[in-house]
Amino acid sequence: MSMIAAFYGGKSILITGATGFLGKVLIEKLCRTSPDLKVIYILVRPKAGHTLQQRVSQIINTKLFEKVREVCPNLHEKIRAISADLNQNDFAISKEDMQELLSCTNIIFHCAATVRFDDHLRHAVQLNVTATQQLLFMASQMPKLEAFIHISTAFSNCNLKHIDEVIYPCSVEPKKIIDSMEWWDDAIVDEIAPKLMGDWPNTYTYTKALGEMVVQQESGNLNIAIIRPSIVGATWQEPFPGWVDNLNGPNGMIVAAGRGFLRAIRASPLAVADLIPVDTVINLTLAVGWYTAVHRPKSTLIYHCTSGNLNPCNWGKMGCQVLSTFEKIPFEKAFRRPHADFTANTITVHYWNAVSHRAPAMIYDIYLWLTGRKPRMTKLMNRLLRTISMLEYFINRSWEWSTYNTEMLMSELSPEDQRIFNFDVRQLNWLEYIENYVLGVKKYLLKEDMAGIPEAKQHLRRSFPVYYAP
Ligand SMILES: CCCCCCCCCCCCCCCCCCCCCCCCCCCC(=O)SCCNC(=O)CCNC(=O)[C@H](O)C(C)(C)COP(=O)(O)OP(=O)(O)OC[C@H]1O[C@@H](n2cnc3c(N)ncnc32)[C@H](O)[C@@H]1OP(=O)(O)O
Ligand SMILES: NC(=O)C1=CN([C@@H]2O[C@H](COP(=O)(O)OP(=O)(O)OC[C@H]3O[C@@H](n4cnc5c(N)ncnc54)[C@H](OP(=O)(O)O)[C@@H]3O)[C@@H](O)[C@H]2O)C=CC1
Repeated sequence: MSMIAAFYGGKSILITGATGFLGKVLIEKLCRTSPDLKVIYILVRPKAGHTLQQRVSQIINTKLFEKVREVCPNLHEKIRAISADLNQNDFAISKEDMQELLSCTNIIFHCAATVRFDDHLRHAVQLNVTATQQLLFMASQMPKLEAFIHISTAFSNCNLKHIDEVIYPCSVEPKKIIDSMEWWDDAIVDEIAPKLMGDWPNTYTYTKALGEMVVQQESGNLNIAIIRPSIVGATWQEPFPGWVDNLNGPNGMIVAAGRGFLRAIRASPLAVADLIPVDTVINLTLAVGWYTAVHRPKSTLIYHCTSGNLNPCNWGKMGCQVLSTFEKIPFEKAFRRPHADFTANTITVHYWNAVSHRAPAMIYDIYLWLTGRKPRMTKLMNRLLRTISMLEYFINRSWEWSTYNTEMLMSELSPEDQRIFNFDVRQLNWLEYIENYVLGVKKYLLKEDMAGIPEAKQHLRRSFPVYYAP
């Protein structure tokens, strides 16, 4: 009998960010392994043209939930969507809903965040810091609460090279920043942002660091744990390999390389590519929820969910495997033959951007214009280059994350829990994982049919003149 699965039985669980990448995998695994849980409250912000129920249905009627629909036929009844906007006071939750959440919640998983690197500091502070503070305040009023699990990122301290499972302070207190945001106008925020952020590369990582400080400062008597995943990728094993549904992180790069847009990138082939599958993150999260509630550690424990120190792989090896997978399973409508090189210095990057990225896009746009169609490639290319410029920081450096707490937790699990809630990345075969990842991008993100592979291969052969172009 799985102790973790049994623990969640009969529980009322509150999840923020449930409609996001991690949130969906979390709900799926919870309902599949603990179908007797009482209810999952999900805080969902209303979206124009969609009722809350429609948003829930859109999620649970997907392929990701295929298995769980069998195990838990009354899935709809288990998930209770609560209208909430984490940018508003009291999250704009109705009085009745708030009362129910406060009196019933046993476990909180706080996943919601803005993960955009370039978000305005005011918005990033609001969601990643102030909303975390408000949620902790709510949690402090929940008599039945057993554990509060906060999802942060391994890059919250990316200004350091070696990172331990501790909270590092930021130079300015988060409370001061929260207060200041109320009276600073946007012009002042823009001016002061670089000074506040210091050596953090973007507002995302900086505000996630502030969020951790808030968790530490407002923890009171709560049982809290923080999980820090690195770069979260497609599923490794569960519910099936390769599932992914957004363009964040490596996903957009795989699409851009597979369609032949991305031809060169400033990246260090030997830098550690600290990727972690999303199902591994969720397995650790559920194990941490159980451990925090049952063992009630005296202080807030931080768990690194990273791969680099247990099973390292570098960007060079991953890039090669991505490219060789394209040979077997090409993407449809490729602009050019997939091929990408790593370049090391800024001058060669400018050269390749001009020759390999901008020039072909302009030529293609002229061709579109001459044939009476709307030019679009230059715009797309500029967007891609902007995205790459934001990712470059993370693919030209290596970090070392210690994983004492994560390894300790692994040793606390029964053999059955180690199997059902497996977060041991030493067992991961990178080449197999990357192949499934690329296949998953094709199937689940681009929604391409596998039956179209011969046609995709022929398309590449037909575009022979641009096959070997730079
Ligand atoms: C398996 C790995 C190997 C990968 C290799 C692939 C290539 C093989 C070739 C070999 C050579 C290369 C090898 C190395 C390259 C590897 C790259 C991997 C990089 C990984 C770095 C990750 C860093 C992680 C750090 C921390 C992790 C976290 O904690 S959080 C998660 C990370 N967060 C993000 O990733 C968010 C990043 N996104 C943003 O910040 C913004 O979206 C943006 C600034 C990039 C763009 O903002 P903008 O306002 O311009 O656009 P937006 O409104 O967001 O979208 C407009 C339209 O554009 C589409 N879009 C968005 N992003 C992408 C994208 N990446 N690619 C393509 N298209 C994108 C979006 O859908 C919108 O479309 P429409 O709706 O149709 O308008
Ligand atoms: N993906 C990754 O590579 C990594 C992620 N993480 C962390 O994991 C967590 C989850 O990330 P991920 O799933 O990728 O992110 P997503 O962007 O996929 O999901 C973000 C979630 O937050 C919700 N949200 C955003 N703004 C609000 C708001 N104002 N009110 C209510 N809900 C809101 C979104 O809702 P909506 O659907 O309405 O937009 C969505 O459900 C984050 O804390 C992130 O920092 C850490 C390391 C890596």
